[in-house]
Amino acid sequence: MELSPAEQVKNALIAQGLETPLVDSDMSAEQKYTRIKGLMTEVVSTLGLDLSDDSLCETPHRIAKMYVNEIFAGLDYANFPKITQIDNKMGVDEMVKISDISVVSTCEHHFITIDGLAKVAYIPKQTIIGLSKINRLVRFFAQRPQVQERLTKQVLVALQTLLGTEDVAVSIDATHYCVKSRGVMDTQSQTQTTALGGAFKANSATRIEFLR
Ligand SMILES: Nc1nc2c(ncn2[C@@H]2O[C@H](COP(=O)(O)OP(=O)(O)OP(=O)(O)O)[C@@H](O)[C@H]2O)c(=O)[nH]1
Ligand SMILES: [Zn+2]
Repeated sequence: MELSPAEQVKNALIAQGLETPLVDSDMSAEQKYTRIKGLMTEVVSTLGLDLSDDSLCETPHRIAKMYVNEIFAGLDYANFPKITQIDNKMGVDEMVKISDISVVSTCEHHFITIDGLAKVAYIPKQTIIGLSKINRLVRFFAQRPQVQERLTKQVLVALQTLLGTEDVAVSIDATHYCVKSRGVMDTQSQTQTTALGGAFKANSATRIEFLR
């Protein structure tokens, strides 16, 4: 039986040591929500906040819903986007580049926001991918606890796997709120990470055209 796109991507990430460290769980999304809601009730009340206050009483529910269905939804391959591709009948053989893709992720060390922009390019082979699917793929992997380097490489390998070509490049520029709002409290610094494959790695003119 042919593997689904999500299964193909997952296997490729595992094979390259790039999958997010996960332990097997047989809990449903509903069970995870219920458990996290209970645990967040403990966290909020341990901080000394009054859970009978009308503004705070729903906070454990909101956080559990946000973790399971929103900011960490990308931990569940059931939420992998539907990927539409069409035959490259028009013989596109030059770079397709998408810039300024919003990246809102969560730092896995502190569970605090990473906010940035991604640039993705590929040189088509047999197929062309629907443009919005690139944004959706970035979002899927951003909706996990992340380090920016892994996020960048996961998007690269996912696209290489789906497009059947090594010729993919991904670059992310982001602000880490764990650096900005706490810890070293640097409000200005940005982090750029780049992952290059195929012609983008081997050919300096292609790399420069992408990074420009
Ligand atoms: N390489 C990398 N590091 C990250 C990323 N996000 C956060 N970090 C860093 O992860 C490190 C964790 O360091 P620790 O010393 O364990 O944590 P900490 O005591 O909270 O460190 P400070 O942030 O320096 O206060 C920090 O230097 C963070 O800036 C990321 O995406 N990539
Ligand atoms: Zn952090």
